[in-house]
Amino acid sequence: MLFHVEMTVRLPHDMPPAQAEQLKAREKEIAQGLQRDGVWRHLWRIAGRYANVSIFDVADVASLHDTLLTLPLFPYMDIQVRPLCRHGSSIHGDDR
Ligand SMILES: O=C(O)C[C@H]1C=CC(=O)O1
Repeated sequence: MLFHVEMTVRLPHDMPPAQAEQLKAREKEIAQGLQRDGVWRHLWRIAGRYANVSIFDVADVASLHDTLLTLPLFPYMDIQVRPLCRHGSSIHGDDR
């Protein structure tokens, strides 16, 4: 099942820079692992914002939630989720 996920990162202004860098490095590791596993299908930066638009491919809503919970930045993100299904006019036979 595909989901459009928009994440906006809001780190506290008083977070020590070293802690922020550690969180971001760990987040990158996990994000890249999920991409290699085919779960995090797309990851795009929203230009001019500390935010991304992503496509996740997971079994169901609970799996998406569990996956998002594993992200080190989860406590510092506003996350919007939109479930997706194929558009009737899409020329793609699969879920690309
Ligand atoms: O930078 C972000 O948008 C937040 C998050 C998503 C992937 C990653 O490495 O960090």
